Amino acid sequence: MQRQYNAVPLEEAAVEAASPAGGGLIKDLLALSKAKVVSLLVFTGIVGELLAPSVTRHWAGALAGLAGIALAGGAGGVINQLIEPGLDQTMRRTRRRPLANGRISRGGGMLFAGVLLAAAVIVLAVWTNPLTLALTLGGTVGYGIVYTLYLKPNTPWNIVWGGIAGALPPLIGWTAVGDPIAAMPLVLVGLVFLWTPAHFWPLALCCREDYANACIPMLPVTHGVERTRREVVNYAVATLAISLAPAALGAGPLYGVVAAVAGTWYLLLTLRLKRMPESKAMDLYARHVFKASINYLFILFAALVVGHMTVLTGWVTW
Ligand code: HEM
Ligand SMILES: CC(C)=CCC/C(C)=C/CC/C(C)=C/COP(=O)(O)OP(=O)(O)O
Repeated sequence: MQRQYNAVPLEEAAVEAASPAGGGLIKDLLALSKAKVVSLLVFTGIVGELLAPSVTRHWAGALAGLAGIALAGGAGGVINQLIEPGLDQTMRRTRRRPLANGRISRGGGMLFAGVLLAAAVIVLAVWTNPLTLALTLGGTVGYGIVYTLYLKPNTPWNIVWGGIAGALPPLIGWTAVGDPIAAMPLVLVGLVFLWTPAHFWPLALCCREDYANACIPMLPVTHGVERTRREVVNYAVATLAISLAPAALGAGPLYGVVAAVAGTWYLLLTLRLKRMPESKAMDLYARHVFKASINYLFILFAALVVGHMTVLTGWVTW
């Protein structure tokens, strides 16, 4: 039976999925540092580490790498909200964020960003290596400054180039344990890079009115709903294609099967989104696809670890 997506008014759904309505400093600090997003970034970093040959010899580097991703990723989230409180105030999805509605002051936000970033630099400088430190700071600057300040307000392809920052954690994890850059972590960076537009544009579709009102040139605003849905399908195909590559690089056949099935599932969701008539039901379905994209990436990265273990233990061979 097909699920219905027109049960909840769009405005309600948009606000419901936005930042928490308050409820304590800890909750506000988590919202300010985009902790839920950062948790998946850290997970992709963990997988980068577990696939790296040297992980068992460098536990300190491994832990420091993860702490660095969490702290520097969180700092990126705070910097992003420090730069655009006005935009956050205008969008239904973001207007209840702590900086946007004044629950946390600008000074408090700056202090928090500074503490997170300083802690990241110290932890990475002491327990990892200069390459890992540079990649991680590149992530913070790429997202917090380059994406937020330059790409987001100026080009509908903001998310494509901004996505490089969010794609770095698997490589950061790999280098944090002391391994030199290799094909596997680069393919994982490519995987998250290609997944990112297929992840974000469905959400941009259902928030397109807000983006238009705020004069942010997101793809659905500048190129319309049709073109955006086509691009989501294109990027879902590209993600499916690149997601198969790790199977040949050490993640094994079990991973390959999971990647093929999960990629086909996500592609089918995007194809259904593409075929739907423009309506509130389409907007709600787009939000469903956005949420599914997060499960899709989680499944891929979890399968990478399981598949890799089956290869290492000789449980599954080609
Ligand atoms: C420049 C690249 C990216 C953009 C523009 C983007 C955009 C977004 C947006 C707008 C949201 C909704 C946030 C909210 O309502 O508070 C979101 C949520 C999320 N994103 Fe992304 N994203 C990007 C990259 C990533 C990456 C690389 C990951 C993880 C590897 C990720 C994981 C998540 C998760 C887990 C959520 C759900 C958060 C929640 O449940 O509140 N995103 N993303
Ligand atoms: C150190 C390191 C690896 C940093 C990673 C960078 C990072 C936190 C990437 C996540 C990107 C993200 C949450 C984008 C939200 O877009 P948006 O800011 O346009 O969304 P909004 O409208 O919800 O604010």
